[in-house]
Formats: sequence, C-alpha cells, structure tokens
Amino acid sequence: MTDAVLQTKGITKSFGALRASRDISIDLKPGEIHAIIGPNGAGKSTLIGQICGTLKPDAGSVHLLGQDVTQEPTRSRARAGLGRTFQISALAMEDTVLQNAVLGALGAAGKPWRFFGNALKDKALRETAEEALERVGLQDQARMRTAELSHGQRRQLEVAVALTLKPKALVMDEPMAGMGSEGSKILTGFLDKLRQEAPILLVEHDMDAVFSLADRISVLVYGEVIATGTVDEIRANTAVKEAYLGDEA
Ligand SMILES: Nc1ncnc2c1ncn2[C@@H]1O[C@H](COP(=O)(O)OP(=O)(O)OP(=O)(O)O)[C@@H](O)[C@H]1O
Repeated sequence: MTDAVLQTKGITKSFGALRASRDISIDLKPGEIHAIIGPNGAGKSTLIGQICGTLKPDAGSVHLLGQDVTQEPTRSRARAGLGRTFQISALAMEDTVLQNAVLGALGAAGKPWRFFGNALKDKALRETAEEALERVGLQDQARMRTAELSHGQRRQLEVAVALTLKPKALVMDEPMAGMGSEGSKILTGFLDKLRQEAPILLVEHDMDAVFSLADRISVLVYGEVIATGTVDEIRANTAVKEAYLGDEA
C-alpha cells in the first residue's frame, strides 16, 4: 500500500443523520485507472469532495503522495499534484479554448487570476496550455470560443485544463456524461494512455467505459465500499449484482 499515489483511510462523513461515507479506504496506484461506481446517491460525489478538499471528513484521512492532506485546502492539494475534472463544467464559455487552458496553467502556476490579462503573453504559460490542448486533440480549436465547442470537445478541454497542472493523480467526475458514442470512444482511448502519466480515480456511470478502462473497480452502495476488484471479479460478485449491476454484469 505504501506505493499508493492517493489513498483514503477510513473516511467517514455524515449529513445530519445520513451517513454518506462509511469508513471508506481506497487507494490509487501508479499507472492504474480505479473506477468508483454505484447507484445515484451512493456517495460518490461526497467521496470526491473529501479527496479534493471541498468537504472535510468527520473521521479518517486522505493521503497524497504519502503526505496526509486531510486538513489541506483544495488549492494546496492541486499544487501538490491532484488534478480533477468536474461533473458540471467549470469552463468560461465566452473565452476562447486557449484562454481557458491558459487560465488553467495560471492556476497551476499558483498565480492569482488578476494576472490573467498578461498570461496570454507569458510564453511558458502559453506553451503549457498549447501542449495540453494538443494532447487532447484540440489544437485546431484553440482560437474558437468555448461556447462553440461540441459537448464532447468541452469535455476534452476540461481534461486539457486539468493537464496544465501536470498532475500526479487525476480525479474525474463522470467525464463521459452527455458524450455521444464517438466522443466516448475518443475520450476512452485518451484516458487509456493517460493512466501511465497520471493514475486516474474515475467516477463514471458509463459501464462500457468503466469495463473497458478500469484496472480495478470499487462499488459504493449507501456510502460503503461493498467490493473492490478487477472487472472480472466485480462482474462475478453476487452482492454487486444484487445491489447495482444486475443485468449489466
Ligand atoms: N450537502 C449535503 N447535505 C445533505 N445531504 C447531502 C449533501 N450532499 C450529499 N448529500 C446526500 O448524501 C448522499 C450521497 O450523495 P452523493 O451526491 O455523494 O451521491 P452520488 O453517488 O454522487 O450520487 P449521483 O450519482 O446521483 O451523483 C445522498 O443521499 C445525498 O442526498
């Protein structure tokens, strides 16, 4: 377990009487995609919030590259190498694709947003942004307004923004949501390669994507991890079939 890039130990979180996270211990190892699946309301977003620092656990701890970051705010976790993409887009729609990527690079460099006006002229930031766009295949769209991108391209841009951080680990919240089958295929191929650079904790409802990408899957039900295993192990797990997968297994 010592080689985990990201790890939670006994994370517990309640909202009033509702226990949204129950003693969750999961880890993310170098080079892997670890998918978190479970029904609506199972506690996936609550878990991500605690990992990324927007929510504080009532008990338990979060470790990034061996450091206990439980009390650290989101910003310092990001600076330490924790990248994330959001379920709801955080992009500035009226800005160009390149501007959004530069904004990401500016944040990754720890510079306040008031420097944004000059950021486009900053060679290093611009290069970081252009490189990230190229990696997700959006170099030809750099000058387009973000609002003009297709849904799938916006998802690709969100990944590019996360990449400007040069992350050591990535947390992705439903990257496939709203994608057509072609877009899902492109993103799946991209994530498949990306795992070598930064392992990915992937929260995803698209079971085709999960089954084709995940090295390991953890199944969350009522705030509790009921199983962790390979795709084959999870598909064969009776408790998982009963609680969640049913005929999809
Ligand atoms: N801030 C909050 N206050 C009160 N209850 C909350 C809060 N956030 C989440 N919950 C509750 O905690 C439980 C877990 O919610 P969470 O959003 O983490 O689930 P989820 O697995 O991400 O769901 P989905 O797949 O629908 O996104 C739900 O019952 C939800 O209503």
